[in-house]
Amino acid sequence: MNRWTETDIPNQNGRFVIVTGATSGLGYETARALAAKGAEVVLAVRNLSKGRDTVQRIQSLTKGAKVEVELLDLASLNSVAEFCNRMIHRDRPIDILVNNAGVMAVPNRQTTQDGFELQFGTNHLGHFALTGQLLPLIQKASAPRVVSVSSIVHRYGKINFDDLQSQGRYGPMKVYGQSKLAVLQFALELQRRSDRHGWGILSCAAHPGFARTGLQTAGPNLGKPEGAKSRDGYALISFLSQDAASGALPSLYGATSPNAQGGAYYGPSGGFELKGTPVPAKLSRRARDEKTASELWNVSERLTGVKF
Ligand SMILES: NC(=O)c1ccc[n+]([C@@H]2O[C@H](COP(=O)([O-])OP(=O)(O)OC[C@H]3O[C@@H](n4cnc5c(N)ncnc54)[C@H](O)[C@@H]3O)[C@@H](O)[C@H]2O)c1
Repeated sequence: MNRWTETDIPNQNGRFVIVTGATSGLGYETARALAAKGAEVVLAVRNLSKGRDTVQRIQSLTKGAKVEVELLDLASLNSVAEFCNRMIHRDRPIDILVNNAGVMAVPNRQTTQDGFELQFGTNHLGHFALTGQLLPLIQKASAPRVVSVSSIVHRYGKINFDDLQSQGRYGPMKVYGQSKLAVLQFALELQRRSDRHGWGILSCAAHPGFARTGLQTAGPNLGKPEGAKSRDGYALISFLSQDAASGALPSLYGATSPNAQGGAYYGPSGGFELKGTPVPAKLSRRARDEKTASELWNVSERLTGVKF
């Protein structure tokens, strides 16, 4: 594949898009790039004031950009339901849903408003409930796409059905890995179920590579990967890392490229999968485990009370 960049994004005029976690990092870059190509973009954010600033920021870059802000806290099933009800009331078909928001390596075990472990609850269950409740609107679009942002860290995660909420041993990065494996398995299972039930969705997952965003700088690791003894190694990784706009390319590719495929997992092609043009990434054995993905889906329906 030749280097794929934002300039390759086809015209998005008339397309209605929702991006979660769009006030910073990859979500912001994803929303900005789609708005620049003419899409109508809803920034689904937990901080409305930051959301309004983001609208202005995008409109200052693209005159007339069609961007708006809506409250969505993925760590609250109530907030997710309220957001979806507002969308259902508008009855606008959703062409692209980007499940992007996330928290990483929360140092001590915390919970969502519904008592789920925070990383699993936000990264996976929140987006699961969101997608499920928006399904009728997604199905109304002519060629809808759902992109879910996972991470290479999913390879170090395991779906622990005996303790999904990590009430026993809590390792911040291990729990993040579980949540990102859940996101990836959700994306793949969504494609399988869409094919089986004729929902007409293209569902894929993205790994951004390693991008400089709030995830590391404002996150609990304070700029140092978990377990690192000094910042030396981090400086090297930092050197290898890319800007947030480049990190958004795998999501944008999945959301817009005519060549993107359902059930694929797009990541950067570069060394150590840190940066580069988006390519189909190799699925790990755990990601390919359909039995676990199906069981996780059923458990997620039970936990969230959202049936697809
Ligand atoms: N930056 C990287 O190198 C990298 C690598 C792999 C995966 N990711 C994934 O990319 C996604 C975007 O992260 P980022 O790097 O842009 O970091 P970021 O911290 O800049 O962005 C995360 C966004 O998620 C939002 N968010 C967090 N909790 C939320 C909640 N409860 N409800 C609504 N929104 C919430 C935050 O407000 C923020 O806007 C995440 O899912 C992350 O796991 C990032």
